[in-house]
Amino acid sequence: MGEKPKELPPALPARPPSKARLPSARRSMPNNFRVENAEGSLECLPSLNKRKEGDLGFKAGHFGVKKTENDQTVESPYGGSLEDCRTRPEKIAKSDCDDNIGYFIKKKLCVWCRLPSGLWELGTIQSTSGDAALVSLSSGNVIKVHRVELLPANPDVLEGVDDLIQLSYLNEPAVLYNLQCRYSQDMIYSKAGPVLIAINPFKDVQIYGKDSIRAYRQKLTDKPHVYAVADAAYDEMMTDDVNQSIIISGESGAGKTETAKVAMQYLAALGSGSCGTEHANAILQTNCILEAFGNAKTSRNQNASRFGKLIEFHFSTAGRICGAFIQTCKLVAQLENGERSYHVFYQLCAGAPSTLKERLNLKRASEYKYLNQSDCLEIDGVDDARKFHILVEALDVVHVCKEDQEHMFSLLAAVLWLGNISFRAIDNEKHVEVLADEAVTIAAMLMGCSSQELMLSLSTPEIHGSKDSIVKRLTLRQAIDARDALAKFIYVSLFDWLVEQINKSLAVGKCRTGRSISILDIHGFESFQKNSFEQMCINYANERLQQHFNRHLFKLEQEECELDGLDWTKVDFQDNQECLNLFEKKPFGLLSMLDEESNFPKANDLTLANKFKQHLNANSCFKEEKGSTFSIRHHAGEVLYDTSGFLKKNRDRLPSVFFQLLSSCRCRLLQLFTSKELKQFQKPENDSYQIDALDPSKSSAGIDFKGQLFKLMHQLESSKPHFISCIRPNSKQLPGMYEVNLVLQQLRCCGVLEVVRISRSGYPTRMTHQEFAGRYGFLLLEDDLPQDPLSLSIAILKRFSVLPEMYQIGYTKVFLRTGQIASLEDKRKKVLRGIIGVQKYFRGHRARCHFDQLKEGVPKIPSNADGLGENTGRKAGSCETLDERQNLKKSHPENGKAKRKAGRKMSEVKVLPIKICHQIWQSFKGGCFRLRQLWCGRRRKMLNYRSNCNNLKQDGQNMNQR
Ligand SMILES: Nc1ncnc2c1ncn2[C@@H]1O[C@H](COP(=O)(O)OP(=O)(O)OP(=O)(O)O)[C@@H](O)[C@H]1O
Repeated sequence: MGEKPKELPPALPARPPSKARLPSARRSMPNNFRVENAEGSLECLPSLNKRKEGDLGFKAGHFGVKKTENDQTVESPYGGSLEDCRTRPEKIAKSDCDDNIGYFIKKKLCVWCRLPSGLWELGTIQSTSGDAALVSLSSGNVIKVHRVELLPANPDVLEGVDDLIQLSYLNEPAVLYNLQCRYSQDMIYSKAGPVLIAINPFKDVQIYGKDSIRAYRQKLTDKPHVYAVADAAYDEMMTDDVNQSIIISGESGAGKTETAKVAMQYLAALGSGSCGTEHANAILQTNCILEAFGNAKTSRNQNASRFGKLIEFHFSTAGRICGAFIQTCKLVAQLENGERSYHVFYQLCAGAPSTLKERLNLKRASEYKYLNQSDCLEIDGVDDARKFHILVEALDVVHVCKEDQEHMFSLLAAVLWLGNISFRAIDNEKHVEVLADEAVTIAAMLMGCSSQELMLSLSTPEIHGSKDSIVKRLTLRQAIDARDALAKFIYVSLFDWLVEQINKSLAVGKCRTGRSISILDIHGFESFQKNSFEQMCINYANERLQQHFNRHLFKLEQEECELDGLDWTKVDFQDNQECLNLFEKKPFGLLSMLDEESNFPKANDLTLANKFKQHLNANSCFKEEKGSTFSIRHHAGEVLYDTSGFLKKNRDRLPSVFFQLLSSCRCRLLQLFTSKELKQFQKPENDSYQIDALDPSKSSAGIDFKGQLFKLMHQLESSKPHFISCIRPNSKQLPGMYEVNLVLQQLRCCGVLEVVRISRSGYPTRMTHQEFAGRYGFLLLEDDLPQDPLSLSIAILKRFSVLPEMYQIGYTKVFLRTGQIASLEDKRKKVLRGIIGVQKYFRGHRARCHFDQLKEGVPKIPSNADGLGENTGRKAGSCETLDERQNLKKSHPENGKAKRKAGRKMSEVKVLPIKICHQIWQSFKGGCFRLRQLWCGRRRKMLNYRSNCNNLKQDGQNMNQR
């Protein structure tokens, strides 16, 4: 029962229930502001949805091909916005579009031609005959192709544009070429409307660092960059008070982790200052700790993340970092699968000081079975020993004390020694016992137990029946599995504990404002020759992330337009819901069935595969394969999985005998891990930790993974997302290499073309009529302004001559095209500046007058502040208030002078009420200060007048207290 919410996907943000929500404001619209005007004028908008088929020469982006519904907006050079019109080359004026191919031939314009190899090459059309065209390619060859193989190329002036939105012809080769062109010049970042595309350079590019950060912060550049994304998130958080998230997606090796680090670097620089600097530094240091423990080398990436993470940066009201929180998504096993294991093992073996090595009985990495199974012990260009020192420094920064560090390293060494424990057959049934060698002795010593206890636990686990415990020997396979399960439990618990320590050290504390920016970096999509349970989990997480991307950039965007009654044509996109159903459906989804089989004693990996095949064939994303294999058609490509090991990995249960062993160990951390694990699974009414008492559904790796993933997604749902799509340009991890097909496949996966299409025809800025009228309404000077927000919004748009094709009025919101809000903001700023200027002069004038009055009214300033309170109240009857004196001065100026003179006597001051004395004293002191400034000619400092006065006021109060 309690599990139920866990099974639900993240909730959709609240949406209005129906379309029929015409606000009353619309009815009460004044005569002079016609909605029809705004909407009607959209008729003349070169809007994609309104354009009749054939209006444009390029149909579906090809010459002379019937446009499909999906492609209605596809390859049009006319995005519908004026900006597009501005960048639209002269050659594609509407009159020329009637016979495009003829036009392209006549003007000798370039086209993209798809070669039989599937690659695209530039060329010019020489002639046509029927559906065939003769094309002269840039390579010098002339080939005959079908018209459908031709796509219009963009003019040179659009080569390498920053934002794909600016392309006149939006088609795959145009996008690919544009990105390639930029990539070859080390411009690794480009924009696809609201999405930043980051192509992994696989080398150092000189676009980071303090100067660059300053340039983006001061808005001196608007080139696409991660800094620009982080800057926008920061600004939006500060101005709108809405939490933000930066969501980084891409395949394994595409550069997500590096991109996340760049974004973190920017936020850290922005949020530094006062105590923020310490926090910022500590947050940055967490990268090397988490990478050491959570990353490993795979064939795709030398530094592949084996876990997902969401880092929340918390900010104070002043915009300083006041803490952070890291959430992780399950670490995938990398101990016994033959790949290079987690970096930290190699770093420890290479970099531990000799005394530590001695204490841990450490040997070289090559001597440990968990490390020497793969061919790779070292990574080119990576100095593990140096990394170890950096790791220790980072642990110090996040306040992991030396004692805990020693415990951590002991447990890491224990894991390595556990892997070296071997077994000997003792009977014909291949039952085994543990070989009593140095591995078991040292492992036991590091864990803080006796080797006898460890040996016993490793070969004779108890199986708890309903009444009696049966003791039996394990077979070799079972013993190895038990040993690996123990090692994995220790490592995973250590990782979780470390994240906990980091979170404690970065804790936000009391200054929590609720303002945060989260950065999501999860393990990227993986497809190897052999894919197992880990890959399935990772790829499932990527499907979920893709769904989030789709929801925000396609579904919600379009849904909002529809609900608000906008004139809108849907852009189709590749929805991955079917694939998610394949994983999440109950009872016949991959995860549910996997769980069911895991709880069935007689099930094995083959029966699992058969079960999948029996129930999932109807899902179009599932493909049946031979034996224990099956394929899934992921959004990022088809992956072949082998169910071998699925059940064992999913069960993820530590045999009960190990709980007994671990809780009796002297190592404090091991006791802690065990008690936590027991607490998690214990039923409240049951004090024992017998395996029967464990809720099996809670202890499955698949369900845990799903739960953690949903938690992350829920968190993301409550923030404004900023997307970064990372692209892996080649499979060799080399700089300067751009594999067109690989890039194209990734661009397709992340729906870049569709995002650009939506952005071109869309209205990225949306504000409710209330917000819009509230923000810009004061710019209108007219007396008879409409009162309702909708009419006021229209009045504003009209007053500032926003072209009708640049906005749409919805039932509840104003929708504006790119660039429109900036010009309105500009006007708002100018007017505000003017208002502030007037206020400044007025306030200055008033302060001067006040000061003059006070100056004239103060008879004498005591040289000794103590004198102020002296004898207060004496001669109270003769006391004159300040006002009285001022009035007197006004009516009899000469009298005032006389008073002033007289006032120089100390006795007169004393009779003033103490409050007024202070007021005068403060003002006079402030005034003197100001006069001195004037005399010195330092006019600029005058602007600090108010703050100085405050300081003086404080001085006055202090004096009073004294
Ligand atoms: N901006 C960059 N500048 C220089 N090198 C980069 C950049 N981005 C990525 N790289 C290189 O690419 C490698 C892989 O990047 P990264 O580890 O960030 O990929 P990933 O997408 O996080 O992969 P995974 O999903 O497997 O963790 C890095 O180790 C680094 O060498």
